Amino acid sequence: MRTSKLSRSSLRVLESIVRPSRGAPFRFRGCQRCSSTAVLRPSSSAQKLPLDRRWQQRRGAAAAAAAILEEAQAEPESLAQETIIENLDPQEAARLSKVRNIGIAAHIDSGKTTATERVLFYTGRINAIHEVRGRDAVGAKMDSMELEREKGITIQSAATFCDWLKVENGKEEKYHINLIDTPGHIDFTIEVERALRVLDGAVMILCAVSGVQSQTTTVDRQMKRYNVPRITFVNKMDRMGANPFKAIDQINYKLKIHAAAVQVPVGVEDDFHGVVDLLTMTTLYAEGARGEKIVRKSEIPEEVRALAQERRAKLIETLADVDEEMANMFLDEVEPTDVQLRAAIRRATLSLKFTPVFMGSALADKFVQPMLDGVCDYLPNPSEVENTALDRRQNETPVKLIPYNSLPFVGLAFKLEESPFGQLTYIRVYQGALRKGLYVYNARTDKKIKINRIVRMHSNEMEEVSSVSAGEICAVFGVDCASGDTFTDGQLGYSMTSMFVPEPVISLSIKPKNSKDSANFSKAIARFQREDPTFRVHFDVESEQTIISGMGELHLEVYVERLRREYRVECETGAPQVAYRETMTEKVDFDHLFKKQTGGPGDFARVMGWLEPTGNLDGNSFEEQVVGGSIGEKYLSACDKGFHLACERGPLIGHKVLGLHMVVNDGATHMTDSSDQAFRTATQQAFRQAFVQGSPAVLEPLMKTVVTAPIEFQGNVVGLLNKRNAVIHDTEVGVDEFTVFADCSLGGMFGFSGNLRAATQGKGEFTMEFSRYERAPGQVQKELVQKYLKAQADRSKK
Ligand SMILES: Nc1nc2c(ncn2[C@@H]2O[C@H](COP(=O)(O)OP(=O)(O)OP(=O)(O)O)[C@@H](O)[C@H]2O)c(=O)[nH]1
Repeated sequence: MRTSKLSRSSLRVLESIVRPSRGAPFRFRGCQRCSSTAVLRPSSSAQKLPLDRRWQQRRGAAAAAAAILEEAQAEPESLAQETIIENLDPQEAARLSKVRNIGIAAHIDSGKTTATERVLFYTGRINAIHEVRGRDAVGAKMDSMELEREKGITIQSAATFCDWLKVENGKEEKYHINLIDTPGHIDFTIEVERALRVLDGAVMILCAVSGVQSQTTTVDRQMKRYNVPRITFVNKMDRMGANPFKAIDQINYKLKIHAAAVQVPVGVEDDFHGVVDLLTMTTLYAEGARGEKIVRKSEIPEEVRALAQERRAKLIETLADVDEEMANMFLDEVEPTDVQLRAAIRRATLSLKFTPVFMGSALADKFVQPMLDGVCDYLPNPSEVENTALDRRQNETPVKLIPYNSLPFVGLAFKLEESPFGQLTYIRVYQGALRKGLYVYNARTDKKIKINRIVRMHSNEMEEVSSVSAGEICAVFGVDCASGDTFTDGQLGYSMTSMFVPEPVISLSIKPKNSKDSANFSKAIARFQREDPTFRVHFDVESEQTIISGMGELHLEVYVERLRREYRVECETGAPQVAYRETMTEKVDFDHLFKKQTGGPGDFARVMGWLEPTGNLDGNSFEEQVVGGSIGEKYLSACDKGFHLACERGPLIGHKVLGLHMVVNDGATHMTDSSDQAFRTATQQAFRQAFVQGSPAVLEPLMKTVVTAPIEFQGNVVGLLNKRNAVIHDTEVGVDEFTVFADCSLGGMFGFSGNLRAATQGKGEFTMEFSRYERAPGQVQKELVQKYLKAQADRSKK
């Protein structure tokens, strides 16, 4: 029975129906996350009844509930194409059932790249294992960029594919896996965002010592945003202090998704050498030089037998909370078989209510293969994921996309990359096959493009193919488009929604050191902008500088470094720029005469009125209250323009002015010498004079800042924030990490990432987003004014 359409109120109704008037022998337990699954549990009063009467009552209640639940879930027949998937062509069904499109996402340094390297080795895609950080002078396959190998971090997501031979009923079944390894740093979050937009499932990796960390929460949010089912791999089981069960508890309470172990470890830390498979209650050992051979033994070592029993019971109980069939078996006290358990885990994982937890150590070559089996067993194939497009020819009606090769082609370009052979566009094929020579249409621009070259990516290498089936991922050459564009074969007017793009938070000025590099500089900047929607560039007319903006200091640092390495352009970067604002705090009356009458055509304009603060920082406003026609209509609109022009560049430090209201209520006009220009100038001059008399103030942007670090660094981090005049609002102390929530001025936070790294041995992280403008402290204002006056004096000397 599907229960996805049930609301909380339906559950309440059902509860009242099955609850007899004299007491409450049974109660409904709704799923905590989605309120969708009804599980009958004996209430405490019912538990006192003899067992057979309790089951009788339960069956009666459940039957009543089942009838109503079924009625509540009756759904109207949906989209026309749905019938196709119901009568799935057996050949297509067989093909699709063996395809998995998955991503690996996790907090920084959890071991995503190390685990992916093992996946590639065990599936025969690579012949040798190389470690991240280029320790062996080669570096991990998926960190192909020189900078990635040097820094030991993933900057760009990398796609690859492999075939995994999984033993099913004593027979080897071949699964085709398209895999994307994503970066962990928040600065490169767009890479995770676009990968999850097009993937069907994910492996969430946690460190066995650190458990759920700040960036795990971010990727969890992203997986939820795109409804991506996930399995979990607790990595680094060889490390001192490894505790997979603590990590599982954290998934349950921090990420609010039901999680339970499907394995328990044999041996801990250095001695970690096996896992008990809780479904079959057998033990797995890794043999061979790189742990390539998994040996299954029916015997469970004595020292973990009790733990295995306990955790198997926990697995069943957790599944009973999210899966109806398992709930019934649980209440009937029927022990499920491994086949029934596998099916229940699959149902619960696909319905996004549960994540099965595997464990191992990628670096020690231990138990990555069972996790790969888990990808095949529990993550969806392309026909099990609902993907929709909007039909622009039918009033944007949503239509389901069916991953059939025989249907018209629909694909989404999710990533662009410059390669030595031209622009490479990564495409997820949602419907229809993509063939070489096919003409496709860009739904946004309506441009027709011929597909000349299709490749399958293997990190930075590629394999040319003549076609790619529906439901798969590939890359094409020579397609002019933007990230997020939909392609169709022209028969359909479909377009798909793009991914979420976060706003940049930090900017800095940049220019090439040598003017001869300008052309390369522009080329590189244009490319980076095309590839990365979170990297923005604009020319600031006030400072006459090129400003680049991004998700964090590391993000921008990486682009400056790439300019140097890939384009040989050395750049000068300014201190990161703060967008200050100016305002005044007191009302000032003005009466200003602008007069130049020295023979010939002159200038004459007199404006009177007042300038006052509005009390909010939404913008500026102009009002005329002239009676008696001392200034004509035409000149009043010149005054309005003059006021807004003056607000563009404040008198104090040359930044924009906010929160002012100007009223012009009188003045004088000369028969021949008055003009629009004269009134514009008079208003600008009146503004500048009034502004400096009205207790002007500099405003600075305040950033909502969240810092997370291991508890032992709490003192250091708080000290660091205090030094930067942060206002701390709240602190959350977890099991081994703490989080501080503070407001900080943007100017005060520059260079913070370096200081934080030093103060926390590289273990602290922070995120920052704009909150509001606030008056800058007196000293900051004084320094800014002095700097501005000096720059003006220097300019006038030139
Ligand atoms: N002890 C131990 N260390 C590991 C294990 N897996 C990875 N590491 C180490 O952890 C560090 C980070 O590994 P990566 O694979 O780069 O982690 P990542 O999650 O891909 O990193 P980012 O992409 O930069 O977020 C490296 O020094 C690895 O050698 C493991 O199972 N045990």
